[in-house]
Amino acid sequence: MSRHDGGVSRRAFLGGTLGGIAAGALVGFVGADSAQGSAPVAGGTDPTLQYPFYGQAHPAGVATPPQRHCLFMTFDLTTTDASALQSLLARWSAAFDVLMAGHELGTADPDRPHAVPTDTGEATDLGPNGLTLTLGLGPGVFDDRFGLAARKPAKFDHLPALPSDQLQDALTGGDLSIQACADDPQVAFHAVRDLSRLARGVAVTRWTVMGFGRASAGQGQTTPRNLLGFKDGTRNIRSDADLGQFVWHDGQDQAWMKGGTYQVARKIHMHVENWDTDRIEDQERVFGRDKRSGAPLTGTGEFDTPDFAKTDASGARVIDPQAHVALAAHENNGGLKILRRSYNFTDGMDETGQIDAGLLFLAYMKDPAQFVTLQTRLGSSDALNEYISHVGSGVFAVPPTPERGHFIGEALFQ
Ligand SMILES: C=CC1=C(C)c2cc3[nH]c(cc4nc(cc5[nH]c(cc1n2)c(C)c5CCC(=O)O)C(CCC(=O)O)=C4C)c(C)c3C=C
Ligand SMILES: [Fe+2]
Repeated sequence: MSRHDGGVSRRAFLGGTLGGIAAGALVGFVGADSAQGSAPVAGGTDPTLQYPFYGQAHPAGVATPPQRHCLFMTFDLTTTDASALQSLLARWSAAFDVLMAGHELGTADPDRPHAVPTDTGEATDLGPNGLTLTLGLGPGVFDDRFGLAARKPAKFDHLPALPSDQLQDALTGGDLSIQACADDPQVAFHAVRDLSRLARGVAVTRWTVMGFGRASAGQGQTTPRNLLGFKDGTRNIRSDADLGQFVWHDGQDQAWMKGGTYQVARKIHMHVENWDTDRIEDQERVFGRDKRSGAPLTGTGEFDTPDFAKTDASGARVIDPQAHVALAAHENNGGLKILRRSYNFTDGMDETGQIDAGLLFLAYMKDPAQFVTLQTRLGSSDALNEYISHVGSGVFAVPPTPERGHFIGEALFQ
């Protein structure tokens, strides 16, 4: 018996049929013209802000101005069946399109009283809120389980052990990652929750971080602050030229990655109680920047270019050579840049009663070696190391966005 009249259910398209069919069948639901909101920039308060999924030059959630919240989740595949992986990627692709448009996945309120809702319902009526969904494939996808070893990009592998690493196994690795960012945390949560439901029997959650308060800036955005109180993202990549040079994969070596990128995720714990007892002069030395204005210690304005050679009356460098920005700056790393897209996080209190909080460091680059080079340097000598511990880690290949009717990573299986 029907409890409603009219209305079209999207459930049938997401119910677990072969994913390729599911992806194609969704055409027409969201509409090919699910246009990108123009005026508002993510990180604002417009619930109708919507980004398109299909047919974009690059995956959403990378150069997209960072939204206010981010739920990052990694998964381990429990199947060794390549067609089951293919089907999951197809189901997720179709679902990405529906969720980013702000729709339910199927229905939260089925017509038939004995039917189980296909959407969990907590984002109904909230709007898309600038939701972007970004899928990553871990190096394990290219091991001997799925017959994809020949498709593994030469530059792509598990990250090596890096200086100062304190990684926990339970917070490290993963075959797949989903980065769900939105200006409403409930929209991001809902997306990951319902995507996890679609993965049942194929993949299980490995580690997850709920990020709040963006700690990076994109085009058109003011610079936010991290949980140590400093402006974070001042010298982030913003221009299309830098994105082309440092972030987007050119398809050489593996054509299926053209237009995609690599994602590095680090869960970085901050020892905030120690930091909070440090005097301001030292806090500013650690970063090489003024806490209130964000200006480099050699300048007066936030966007002034740091002068790493400048010395004071005693001959000492004004910006400590071991300051975070001195070690990370492109001027001191052969021109190397990465796109940072980090978020603050808290897990409440730890077992000793201290605040458990830090930075969900997310970064994008065309070669994971860019991160390895920077973190090798930072992990060895960064003055910030006294106040942080890298406890979680993952590296993922982010394939380009498919055209409508296709799914993420489809080229891998051809
Ligand atoms: C390996 C790369 C990086 C890690 C890991 C990292 C951790 C980390 N960073 C901050 C806070 C700030 N970082 C800032 C600048 C900055 N950081 C990196 C790289 C990593 N940071 C780069 C490449 C840069 C740009 C350097 C430059 O060109 O000057 C800043 C300054 C403001 C800014 O430009 O964004 C802050 C503040 C924390 C707290 C942290 C780990 C918890
Ligand atoms: Fe940094």
